[in-house]
Amino acid sequence: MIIEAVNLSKKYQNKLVVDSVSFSVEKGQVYGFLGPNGAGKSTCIKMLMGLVFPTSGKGQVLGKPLGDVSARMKLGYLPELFRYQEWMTGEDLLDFHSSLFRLKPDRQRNAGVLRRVGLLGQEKYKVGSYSKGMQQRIGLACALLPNPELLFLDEPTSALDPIGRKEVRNIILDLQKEGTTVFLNSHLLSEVEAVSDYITIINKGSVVRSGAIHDLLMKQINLKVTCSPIAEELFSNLKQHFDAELKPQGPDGTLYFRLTNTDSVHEIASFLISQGLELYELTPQHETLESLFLNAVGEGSAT
Ligand SMILES: Nc1ncnc2c1ncn2[C@@H]1O[C@H](COP(=O)(O)OP(=O)(O)OP(=O)(O)O)[C@@H](O)[C@H]1O
Repeated sequence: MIIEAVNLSKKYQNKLVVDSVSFSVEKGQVYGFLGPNGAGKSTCIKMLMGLVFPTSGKGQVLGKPLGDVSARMKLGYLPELFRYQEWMTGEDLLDFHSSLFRLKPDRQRNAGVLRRVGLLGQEKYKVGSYSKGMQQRIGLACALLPNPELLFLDEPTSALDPIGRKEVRNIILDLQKEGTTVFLNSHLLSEVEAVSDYITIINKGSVVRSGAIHDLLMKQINLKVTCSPIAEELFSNLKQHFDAELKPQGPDGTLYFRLTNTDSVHEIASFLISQGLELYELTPQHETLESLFLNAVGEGSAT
């Protein structure tokens, strides 16, 4: 087990901002950690990194208790609010971060991480002259210096354009192939969906969904049906008969069933036809991470 969080809680000035959060991450996973603004994600990451102490609960990272220095030497961390020393060149910054990992400056190592993040050749320039996207890339390069077993990425693509985002996605997938475990906190759900194997969603400090992303998305099916107009009485019969969440039929004849499996799809089709309706379309759609997320946290619940 690479990360184990057991009932982690954190209070700031008597305000409970993380409430008994538990989850575990296995080696080689890309683990998505999601939640609306203020949900407590960064606080959880900081507790796992040993940067803040939990008020209660415990955890392990790389087999060591939270905050253990030997485990921290094998962690890479790209913080959400990165601000690097503007007067240093890219190379100076890498050397400085190497020294924080108790590593000697090494041009070859630097070249390796610079190449990986697409900054090779830019290391002689001052960080202050870098664009925001380049600063985020050099931050990622710093996080990669110790060849980490576990990489924490807190909003790694917030400053990047779509091409940069795709590049970071590929970096994450390459690292995974090399056996690195990646803990990814991002608001970009399509990005998380594209790279993560497992996710945990937290809301208001508590876990609201957790599991293999594939299983979570397969649990819920939205069935899109387009048919001739349905009378009110038949609509309520449908709801009762199939015990499904059902949105009112739209003016274009569409209605959506939320089902927990596809077993009842053909029954719905037969039922509608038996009621004399004309059926134009019947399409089961698996949930997207965005709809799963919005259902889990309730739209508009961000603080
Ligand atoms: N040092 C602190 N002192 C007091 N309150 C804090 C501190 N750090 C975080 N908080 C509060 O804890 C709550 C959770 O914050 P946190 O930064 O962990 O959320 P988050 O999920 O990472 O949010 P975002 O997505 O906006 O970055 C917020 O209400 C925040 O104001």
